[in-house]
Amino acid sequence: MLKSYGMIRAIRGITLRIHRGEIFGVIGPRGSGKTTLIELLIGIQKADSGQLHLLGMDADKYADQLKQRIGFQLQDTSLHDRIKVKEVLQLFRSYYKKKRNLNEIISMLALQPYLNQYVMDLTENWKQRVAFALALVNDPDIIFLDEPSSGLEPQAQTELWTILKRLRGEGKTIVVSTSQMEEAQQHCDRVALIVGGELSLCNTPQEIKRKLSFGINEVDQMNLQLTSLRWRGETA
Ligand SMILES: Nc1ncnc2c1ncn2[C@@H]1O[C@H](COP(=O)(O)OP(=O)(O)OP(=O)(O)O)[C@@H](O)[C@H]1O
Repeated sequence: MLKSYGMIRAIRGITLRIHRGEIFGVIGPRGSGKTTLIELLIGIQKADSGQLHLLGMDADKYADQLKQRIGFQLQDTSLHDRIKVKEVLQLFRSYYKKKRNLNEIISMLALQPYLNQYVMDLTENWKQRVAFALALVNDPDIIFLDEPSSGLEPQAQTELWTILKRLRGEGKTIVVSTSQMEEAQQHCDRVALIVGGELSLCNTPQEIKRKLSFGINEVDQMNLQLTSLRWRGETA
């Protein structure tokens, strides 16, 4: 897929295959194109060219059917402030034909104490938790999450990954972006490394770690190493 915003070439030709039932990480430095890629996969952005198949279906042709079968949490939760948690969950759930049991979602995400609170009274952590719950109301086959752990406290991050692994255990496919290499290495089955809108590497975290032998999270180092790998023709 290719995607530009005016003169900015955000996605410069990425080809990917994501396997059913895996936690697939999209990792890269700030501004590398992670959000754009996730938004293209969800259908919020339209690619300038390229093809997308989700769940074996052409994403253009079967957009309506696919909307029912995917869930997503974007970086900006943009939930309406003056609605209670319980109400927003019920509202979003009403949009879908297939529905996951709400009590089960509430229990999985420990939302019970917050159900009667207004969104505006929640901390950022809990707003994100509600946004995550909304991504699950239709019991989706694929769940897309754009930097869900960003800004979360360590305990909340651990809980998030525990829940994602539980969902993987149910056979769900999870596509999750992060700018933290360490996080991707610890939790993802496979990782796509995006730099400057290009796919630099796509492999297991172990293999990526082997190829990039630097202290993780050192983005400048990562760019340097990727450049040298590219010279040696070793990138994806
Ligand atoms: N709506 C937009 N209009 C113009 N340029 C955009 C728009 N959205 C993103 N960009 C640009 O496209 C490039 C990729 O941005 P994108 O948000 O996809 O990257 P990212 O890896 O998700 O970054 P971050 O980690 O900061 O969220 C950047 O140069 C960004 O400035």
